[in-house]
Amino acid sequence: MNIRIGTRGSKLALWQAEYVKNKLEKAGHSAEIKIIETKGDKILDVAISKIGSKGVFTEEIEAQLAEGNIDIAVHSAKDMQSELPTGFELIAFTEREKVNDVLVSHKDSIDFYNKENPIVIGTSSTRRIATLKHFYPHVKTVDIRGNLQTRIRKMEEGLCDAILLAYAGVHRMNYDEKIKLELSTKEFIPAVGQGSVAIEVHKTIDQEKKDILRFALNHKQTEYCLRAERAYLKYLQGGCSIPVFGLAQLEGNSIEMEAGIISLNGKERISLKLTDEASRAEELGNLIAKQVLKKGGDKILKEIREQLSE
Ligand SMILES: NCc1[nH]cc(CCC(=O)O)c1CC(=O)O
Repeated sequence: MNIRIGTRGSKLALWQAEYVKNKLEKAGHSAEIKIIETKGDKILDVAISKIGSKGVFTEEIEAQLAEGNIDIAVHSAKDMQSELPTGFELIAFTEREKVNDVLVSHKDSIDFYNKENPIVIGTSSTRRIATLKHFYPHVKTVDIRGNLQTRIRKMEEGLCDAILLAYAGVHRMNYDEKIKLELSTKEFIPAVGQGSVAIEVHKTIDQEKKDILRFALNHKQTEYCLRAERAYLKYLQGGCSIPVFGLAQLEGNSIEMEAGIISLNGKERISLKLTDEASRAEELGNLIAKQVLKKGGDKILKEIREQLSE
């Protein structure tokens, strides 16, 4: 069977599409990649949270799916909204890469813990900024945008000493030698979905194709974890600009999940850990969400929404 893969044209997106193409070929299928430019690729220097509309990186790709010009769309799982537009679904999640955030720098010595002479970290993730403020309030941050290659260039030009990124993207773009520190997932709990690649289809796809795709691409253990995390995100209706985090991990047949929320200034952080059977992944995500809201997460979430809309 020939599978037409739709993707954005950024280097990381192309890596992901090639990765999926390879897996399909190993399973005995042929595959081709179609690059689709999205609104998010055209508007480069505006904060995504300020462009406002959801799906700035997905709309044009979903249009191609709906028209049947491509069979699947490949995305970073963590960039996918918790609720897709009607008619679309995620049918597979590839095996998750190491989930940690890492500190990347061109400099030899980066002293993350130095309070006298604090380093400046480039990041535009509200989750990472708030987490830094909470655990390492001495560290300074500066807004940095663009793809990984652009960010590294801006850092080298002097904007900051280091940048805080997901290990998965840094590794996939071959910047391992610039990794200076690996942050613990006890403090820097990743964004929901971090490290996995998600496969999106339109509901008009026939069942046989869907089965073939799942068989070739889906990593069952990763899927359980991602379903739990995405249920959590959906319950909170948290978009990518809200500092919520969630990490589910499989131990045998059960999932241990830690998830929470942090206020933008880092002062309040609510985090809970619960365990349930893997088959109850979504219930687990929902339950943690309910408890996080009850423990004060509702108030934090409301504050964040007000602050972000200012
Ligand atoms: N929000 C941007 C983004 N989307 C996916 C990745 C790469 C890692 C992944 O796929 O989880 C990154 C970069 C980053 O957060 O450092």
